[in-house]
Amino acid sequence: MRHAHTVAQVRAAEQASPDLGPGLLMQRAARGLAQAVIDLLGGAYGRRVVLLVGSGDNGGDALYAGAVLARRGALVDAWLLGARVHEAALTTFRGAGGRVGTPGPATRGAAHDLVVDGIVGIGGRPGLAPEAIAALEAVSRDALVVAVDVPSGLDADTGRITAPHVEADVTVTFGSHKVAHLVDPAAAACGVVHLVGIGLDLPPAPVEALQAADVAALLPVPDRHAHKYTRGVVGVRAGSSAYPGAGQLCVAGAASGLAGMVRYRPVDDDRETARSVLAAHPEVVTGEGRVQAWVVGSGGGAEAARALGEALNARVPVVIDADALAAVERPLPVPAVLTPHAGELAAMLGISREEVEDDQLAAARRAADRFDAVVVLKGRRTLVAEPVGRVRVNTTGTPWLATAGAGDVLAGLTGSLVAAGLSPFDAASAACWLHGAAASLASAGAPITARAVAAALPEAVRRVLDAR
Ligand SMILES: NC(=O)C1=CN([C@@H]2O[C@H](COP(=O)(O)OP(=O)(O)OC[C@H]3O[C@@H](n4cnc5c(N)ncnc54)[C@H](O)[C@@H]3O)[C@@H](O)[C@H]2O)[C@@H](O)CC1
Ligand SMILES: [K+]
Repeated sequence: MRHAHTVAQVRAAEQASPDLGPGLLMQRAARGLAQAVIDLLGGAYGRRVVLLVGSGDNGGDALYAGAVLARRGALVDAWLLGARVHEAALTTFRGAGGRVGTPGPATRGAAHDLVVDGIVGIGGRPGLAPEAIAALEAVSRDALVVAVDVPSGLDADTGRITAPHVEADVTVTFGSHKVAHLVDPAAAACGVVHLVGIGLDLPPAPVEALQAADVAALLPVPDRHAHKYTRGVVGVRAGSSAYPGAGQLCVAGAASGLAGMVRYRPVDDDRETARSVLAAHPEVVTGEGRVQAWVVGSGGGAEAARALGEALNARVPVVIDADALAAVERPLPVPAVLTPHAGELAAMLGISREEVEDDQLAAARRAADRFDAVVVLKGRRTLVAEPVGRVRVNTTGTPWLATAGAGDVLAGLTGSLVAAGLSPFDAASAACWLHGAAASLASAGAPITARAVAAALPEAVRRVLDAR
């Protein structure tokens, strides 16, 4: 599991580790930072590095790392941007042969290969001071940007972007991830995030991201005595005469093999739709019967509302997608997973799409609380929020997954995992992970269809289980 802690939690953990002491923590942080820079540049000797140094400990980390790089033969400039500077770090930096200068060309000619953003870290307010903006403009556009702890200017705790900030290629963070490293839009400004362990003892994290091993541990694997009913039956109520494809794709996600059986009924009970889904998925059953979870999705207005009402009568958990979301106005009588994209969530909360996109974490949490349901806010970094609880961020996938019908596959897959016995929160977050992994497998850098994503799900499952 990848954990993201708040700034207050990190500060408290630092206070609670007096035996480590701030000096030792900073040494560990700086060594990890220097090593990440060396890895990125393929060495230190002769490389040109510039440090943008603010007034706090973030600047101190940059200077100590700069000293390590200078001792290894890098040509390191430090531009001091704050009214103060970490004096001990500056002395060490100078002693190692680092040069202190002002924004401009690199020491001894050629442009800098890499810039270290040590302007502000977790002590920073959002935004950049004019001198920081000027310094960033003075650095060569070709230089790699490595942010220390968080790209300066971002709010570490929310994932929001409210002011000018650094765009990093790599962010080297310490002790734990911060919320901004995982949650968009801030996460997109962090580049690749590299975590350096410094020995902090941290409490449970409010935001986390499943890793392959976590998904493997969650997945239902049939035992010797399994039969189709013990593995769970998922009911799908999606697709209609107007949108028969939605039924096919939702069933394709549900029939990936993680539940024992799929029951299917079109949202509007259209016979032709049922026939087309059966033709594409002969393993599906259309008769009445018990299910352990319902998925209710695409299929036009009032029909979707009625289908949802019928699904709720079954008193089993529901996964609610697409058109059926508009019928959700208050907490539901059964455990539920709601799977809106930003526009659908905006309509549910009565706010604008921009408000949802600007503060995705707050919007997902608010909806989870208001509807007392697990909310899956779909996007580049899909969020899965449980009511008054944790949030999981999905980190798998490819931009090619932004394709029509992909949401239908995800809803079906989520339903199959709920039917198999996972909690709604685990089912939704594992489904998002597998859906993204299947998309990457199917795509391999090329365009994909939603059908291809569904077809790649068994292979994504196999790879996860192989690794456990
Ligand atoms: N807390 C921890 O456990 C550790 C923290 N370390 C480092 O310490 C950093 C935090 O250090 P600090 O608490 O000194 O805080 P920062 O270095 O993040 O920044 C605080 C300073 O910047 C100024 N400032 C705030 N917002 C600004 C803005 N937008 N523009 C310009 N200046 C601004 C403040 O007045 C203050 O002087 C971490 O991000 C990390 O890099 C590491 O050394 C290792 C351990
Ligand atoms: K920084």
